[in-house]
Amino acid sequence: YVWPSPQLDALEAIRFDQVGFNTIGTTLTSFVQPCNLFLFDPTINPNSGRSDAADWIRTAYHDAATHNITDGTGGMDGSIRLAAEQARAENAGNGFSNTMGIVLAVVNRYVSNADAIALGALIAIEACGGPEIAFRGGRVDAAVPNTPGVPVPQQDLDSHIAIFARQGFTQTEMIGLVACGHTFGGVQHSVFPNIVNVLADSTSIDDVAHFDSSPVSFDHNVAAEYIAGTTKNPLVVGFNDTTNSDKRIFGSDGNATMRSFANSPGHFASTCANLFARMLDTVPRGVQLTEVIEPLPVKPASINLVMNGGTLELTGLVRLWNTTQAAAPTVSLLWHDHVGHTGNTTLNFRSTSSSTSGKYSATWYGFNSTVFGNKPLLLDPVAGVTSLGFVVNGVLENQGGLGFAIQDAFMLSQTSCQGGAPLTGRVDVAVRNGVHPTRVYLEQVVTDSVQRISITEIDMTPPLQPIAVNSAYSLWSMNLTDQDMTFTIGAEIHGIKYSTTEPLSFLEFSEAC
Ligand code: HEM
Repeated sequence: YVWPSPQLDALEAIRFDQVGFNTIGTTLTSFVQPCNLFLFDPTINPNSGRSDAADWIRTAYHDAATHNITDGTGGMDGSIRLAAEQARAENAGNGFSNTMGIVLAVVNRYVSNADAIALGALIAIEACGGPEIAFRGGRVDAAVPNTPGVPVPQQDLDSHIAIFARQGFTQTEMIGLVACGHTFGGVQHSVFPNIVNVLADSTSIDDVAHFDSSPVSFDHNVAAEYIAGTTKNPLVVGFNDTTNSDKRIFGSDGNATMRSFANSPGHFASTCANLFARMLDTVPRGVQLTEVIEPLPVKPASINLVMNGGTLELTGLVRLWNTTQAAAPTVSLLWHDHVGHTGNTTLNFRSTSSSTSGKYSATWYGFNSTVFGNKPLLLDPVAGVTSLGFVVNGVLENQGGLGFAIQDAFMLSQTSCQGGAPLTGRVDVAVRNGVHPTRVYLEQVVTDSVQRISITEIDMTPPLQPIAVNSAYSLWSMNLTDQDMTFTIGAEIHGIKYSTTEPLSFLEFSEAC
């Protein structure tokens, strides 16, 4: 995709900035590393037998599993977050509320609860030895629970075949998807006492009977042990044959599929990559998912423009995918302006990040981010800035000639102030002369009673007379009284809405009103 795209940029960051620099607030990986981490164990005991990773994968399946391919209802729409859905017998256990308690952290105006659930499962799989999974975003959160329909162990084989068919999977795909899911985790005695006994196992204090001997890593052991006859999978060799659903499912084609997995870890991994991607993309009819999100080779991030009197201040970062600190490239920033000039400066290396269990690494360069103690890049407001380019080891990177577009039509002005008792504030927005936005407004994130996020736009009154901040920009202003309010600035220009990205609060304004 072409940068900037606020939604794709946000999803790409959660998907690919998994470990390291600039992942604060986006990283899910830290909750599944090490892979036996279980945040909700009161003792944070690595021998609980449970794991966040297994919970996240099961949660994604139980969200997807309500899908009905015929009428297009159900699927990955985040309905598993709703208490009424979690209370159903088919969703027994606290794994779903545990999962939501963590993955909610990445939900924002561009990332739905359902996208966060999908990302959690994907990151758990990738961080714990699994294959890379193609990721699309754009799932839409349901407001009400879906029709029930998650399979349970005591159902017979025909019922399971019919349930997976309703979800859009063939019998062979059912065998695959169950095996791919059940390479993680296991069955808890406390939730399923009719399947698992008390274990008295010091490595599984919560009495979780695991599906294979490596329950916190993605590998083909679930199949290899099943074919070798050494499996301890409680849904294969459980004491209660009625609930041995994996046995019935795995054996339903004479073990042909499971044998192919046992014989080839690579075949198992690639099959699972496809099936997991399809499971995560199981969405209600009418939901339009994005393209598969690939990492941008060169990605600006945290770009911020602020008007400081006679100077336009630019801060930001750029991430270079598939580069390492050891071979850190030389990077210059180019900026094009409204008067046909191109500025140029060398950027400083900041740090690194990685993803997919360290398979990919990236280096980050700062252009003068105030966040990291450097001075911003100071630009002439008359010239402004229209787009960026980067020269990486002598090669121009500008999205194939498009450049990285920057909007300098409006931005926060440092004349914004706070003061008085009770404390109030005033936000000043510098608007470029000649731009003539039809509206300038503050954007406030609103979360409804079922955790769906939307944006409320609070219009600013256009100034009666232009109030110049410098020769190129004039101010729009609004008084604020709510100290708790955080906002971004939006404007509608020629029918298109633009937003700033960095959230603001009047408490941060340094000028006194
Ligand atoms: C007929 C189909 C299936 C049945 C009957 C079934 C049943 C179960 C049961 C009873 C548990 C134990 C849950 C607990 O004790 O908390 C479980 C765990 C699990 N299931 Fe399934 N499952 C099925 C399909 C799937 C699929 C398709 C996936 C994912 C692709 C999946 C992923 C998981 C995971 C990761 C766990 C471990 C959870 C943990 O350890 O916290 N299952 N399953």
